[in-house]
Amino acid sequence: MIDHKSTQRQVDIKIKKQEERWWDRLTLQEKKPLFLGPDFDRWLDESDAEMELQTKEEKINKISVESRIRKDPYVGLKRGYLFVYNLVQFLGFSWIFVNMTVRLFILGQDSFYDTFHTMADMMYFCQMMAVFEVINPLLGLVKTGFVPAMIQVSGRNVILFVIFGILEEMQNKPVVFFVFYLWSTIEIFRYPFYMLACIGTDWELLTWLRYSLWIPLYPLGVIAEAVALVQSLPIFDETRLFSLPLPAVLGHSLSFSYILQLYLVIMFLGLFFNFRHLSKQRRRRYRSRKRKIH
Ligand SMILES: CCCCCCCCCCCCC[C@@H](O)CC(=O)SCCNC(=O)CCNC(=O)[C@H](O)C(C)(C)COP(=O)(O)OP(=O)(O)OC[C@H]1O[C@@H](n2cnc3c(N)ncnc32)[C@H](O)[C@@H]1OP(=O)(O)O
Repeated sequence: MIDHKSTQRQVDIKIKKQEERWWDRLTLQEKKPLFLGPDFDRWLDESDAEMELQTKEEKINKISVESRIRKDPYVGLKRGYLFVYNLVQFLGFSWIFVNMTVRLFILGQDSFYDTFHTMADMMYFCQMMAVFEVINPLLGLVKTGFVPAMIQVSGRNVILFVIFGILEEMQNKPVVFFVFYLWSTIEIFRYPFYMLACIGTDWELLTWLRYSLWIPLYPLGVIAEAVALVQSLPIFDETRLFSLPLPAVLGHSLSFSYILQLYLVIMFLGLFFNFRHLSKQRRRRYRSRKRKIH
């Protein structure tokens, strides 16, 4: 016995173990006397100890990450830049989404046919800005992989600038509506999620939407883009726009539509690659959250 204290209700006895190991019971005999009981406020078993160890490890990791972050003198500037970038993109895509939704309610199906003329300028702006999504990981500003970002940005820009932007015949087709609507639906959740990440916070519902909405939206988006591409093929065949000159023995020229058909295959490979990337991000996010909750 190393210490004891008597109160009106009980006698508290502190004893020190000779050897540091887990005890199966308090007394030598199996049945413990009724008057004897452990202090459950101080009770620890193997799983509690493991948790304590884990919490300590997490604290140490946090401190080391924080000290590394503190060493970077530009961290505030970087966060500020990312916050503004995400805010601008959020406002741009929200403008597109809200406008398209309102027009759909007012004009019904008629709104499908002039989506391009009403939304293109803002979409051009947002998608040109999206080039920073490729630059940011290159500069080490965000943890996004360069390849997934490149696939995403260039995939969309081919559709926007080449198929819709250059071919006037495509601009009043309903497919533009579906492509723009699917793109903007994900972005009105993704950018606010990043904005919150910049200020070190997150909302559970927003995080869930960011890491779940892509599951139906990504394949639908690629299907809509593929439809646009297929619809553009006869236009390229007819106009011979961007066709590649060939030697006389091989014919006059190779229609750009053949290149687009090859691109169609690449598009589905891109879908597969990014789908896998986003699944990994989702698993990583929810695995690390579960660990935090335990
Ligand atoms: C001419 C040659 C062309 C060759 C290419 C051809 C390929 C063609 C393929 C075309 C397929 C594209 C189809 C597509 O256009 C269809 C659609 O978009 S449909 C609509 C649905 N779409 C989506 O859901 C995709 C949305 N996009 C994305 O999610 C991203 O762009 C993507 C790069 C795909 C993945 O994102 P990311 O890797 O960034 O995941 P995380 O969100 O988990 O971010 C990782 C961590 O980095 C932090 N981060 C990232 N960006 C920011 C930022 N801007 N500000 C602040 N922080 C940022 C983020 O918080 C994460 O940090 P932590 O891990 O600490 O949480």
